[in-house]
Amino acid sequence: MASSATAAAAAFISTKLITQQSSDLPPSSPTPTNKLSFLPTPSNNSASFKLLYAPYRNRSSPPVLNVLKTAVESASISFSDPTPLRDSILTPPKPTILVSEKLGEAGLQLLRTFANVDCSYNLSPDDLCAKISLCDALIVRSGTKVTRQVFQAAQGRLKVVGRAGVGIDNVDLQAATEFGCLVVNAPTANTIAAAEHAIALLASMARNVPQADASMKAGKWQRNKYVGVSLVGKTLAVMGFGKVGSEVARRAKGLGMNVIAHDPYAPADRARAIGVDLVSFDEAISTADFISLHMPLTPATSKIFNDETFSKMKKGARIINVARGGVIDEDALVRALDSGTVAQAALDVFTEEPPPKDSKLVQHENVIVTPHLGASTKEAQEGVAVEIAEAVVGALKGELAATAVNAPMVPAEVMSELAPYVVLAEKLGRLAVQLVAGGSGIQSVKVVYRSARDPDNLDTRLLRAMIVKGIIEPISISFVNLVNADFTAKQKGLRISEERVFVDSSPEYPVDSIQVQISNVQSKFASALSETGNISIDGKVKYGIPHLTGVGSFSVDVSLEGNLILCRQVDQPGMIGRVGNILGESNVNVSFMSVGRTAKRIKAIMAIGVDEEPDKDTLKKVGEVPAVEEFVFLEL
Ligand SMILES: NC(=O)C1=CN([C@@H]2O[C@H](COP(=O)(O)OP(=O)(O)OC[C@H]3O[C@@H](n4cnc5c(N)ncnc54)[C@H](O)[C@@H]3O)[C@@H](O)[C@H]2O)C=CC1
Ligand SMILES: O=C(O)C(=O)COP(=O)(O)O
Repeated sequence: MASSATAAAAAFISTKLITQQSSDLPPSSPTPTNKLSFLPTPSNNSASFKLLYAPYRNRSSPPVLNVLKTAVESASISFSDPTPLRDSILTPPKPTILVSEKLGEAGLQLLRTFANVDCSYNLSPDDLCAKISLCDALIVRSGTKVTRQVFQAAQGRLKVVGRAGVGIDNVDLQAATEFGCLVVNAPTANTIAAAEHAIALLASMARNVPQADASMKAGKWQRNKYVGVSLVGKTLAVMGFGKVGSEVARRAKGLGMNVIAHDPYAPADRARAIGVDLVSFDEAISTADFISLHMPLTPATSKIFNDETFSKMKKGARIINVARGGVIDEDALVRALDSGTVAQAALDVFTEEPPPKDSKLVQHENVIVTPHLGASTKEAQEGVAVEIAEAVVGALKGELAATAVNAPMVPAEVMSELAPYVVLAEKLGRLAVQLVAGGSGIQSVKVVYRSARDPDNLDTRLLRAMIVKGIIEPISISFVNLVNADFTAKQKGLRISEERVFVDSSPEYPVDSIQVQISNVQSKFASALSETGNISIDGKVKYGIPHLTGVGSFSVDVSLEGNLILCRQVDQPGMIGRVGNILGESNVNVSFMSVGRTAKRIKAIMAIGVDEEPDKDTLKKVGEVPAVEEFVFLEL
């Protein structure tokens, strides 16, 4: 094989390996691109590579070693034609998705078109922690506990947790947010299945179906023992009038029941529309013959059904729970069943799943049970699988998830409109922080959005997150995204305030300009300080491209691409040429140049966009031009 082709392929492989390093290494690792190098050694029919990894030699962290191992293994690829190699190199490496519980086939197929899918069911907590640092996404149902330890073990690689269902009480949301990991769920596809299961339990409990079935299978014929109660005309209290609760209510109405509901957050008109009255908690539980639970498990609903609440129930009430076991104090329920306060209970969910074999509750003769089957219909499982697969793939592609649980949901149309402003926001944050003199702690950042839009029509959460990203990432090892931006800012003691100023421009554009101010700090470029003493920079989007339009009290106009040199000088002719020449002599390409001044022939600043990073000597020469009073090089 021609050695030039070998060399080309070698270069491709190097690029690929380096790219892989970037995504595989934990965020605290040194930037791999400048720490690892690959020496191509062309030979006849194969390319071999010598891996130089001196900076890692003494590091024993398993992910780093794994990465090096993968790199070494894949570096000895044989090839005869570099073209397929080039194609594979241009395609980014496939992400890995771990599916830790049974998921519908349609969802798995969808995942496989985009990622390597590892279906490993029944992992122990330790096994899950061991695997997770090699995964970009994790898909679970209710049986996997996604704890803080799991996020810690992921070492920054896990980007999204998908819950193939509704309840996310098995995921530590706070930890997910702190680690910048998005959590998405599949909130709609199993609603009907859960509602149908609640109705199935309601009817079977009222007519003792499971007990009668077991008795017949034991050879008995006990017609008098299993006399039931009728549903028609009885009052059903639906506790939690959300998706499942309202479907249960609708079905119970069809059975001729009188339905009331309690839900502190549900709109009364939605309930009235299906003939249901929303009532207080106490009224619901004290008047109902049947009480069906459909609220989420939260700190506020944990054990909300306890000795006190059971004592307020109508004597002989019957309870159905298809929500979460933890909303009931199970010991208190056993007491209420023993005393007859509660006549029967039909339970699909338990505090501990599976419950202990000798559980008094499960064994109680007036209790019927199913092993968390609410969502287990073929239809619901295919539905949640596709719903979660789409959400996880979308999230891995960087799209904002419509079912995000721990991040603001930004509709697609808002997202596409804000896209260029998102880039502007991050770049302004990056520039502003680089203007801070070393040693000054940043505490207070103010963002001013000038816009012709009504404040209600301008969602700034995404822009704020990107400014925080721009400010924090250059000065720390933190990885900031929409999920953890507010948390990270708070943790670093950064106060971000926002102000919206109406400007008489076109409301067609969401934002006219963005200003980032950092107060109470010294600046390494004094001209970046505004009259109030804050570092202040302004930017706009022009023709879809972010521009820097203001530095301190100077107006400039330079597109924010490449890097930037800011120079303050005495306003006099010939300055652009002189600085331009110095850069040109060092082969630094100037992409943009703009001069802003306070007063004619007094003081001006020059903003120079450069494609390359000038070396120290070149920057020194810029600083030595007699009229230059100060300058700073800023990386975008
Ligand atoms: N057993 C199973 O297999 C399944 C269980 N579920 C569980 O059912 C529950 C409901 O699911 P969805 O209806 O889809 O959720 P949802 O979010 O649509 O409805 C929950 C409702 O509970 C209300 N709520 C919150 N706090 C409350 C309180 N203190 N008192 C009364 N209501 C309160 C909310 O306002 C909301 O309207 C969840 O816990 C979910 O995990 C859902 C599907 C299947
Ligand atoms: O969606 C829910 O909240 C459920 O409880 C269903 O749980 P599962 O996915 O069947 O483990």
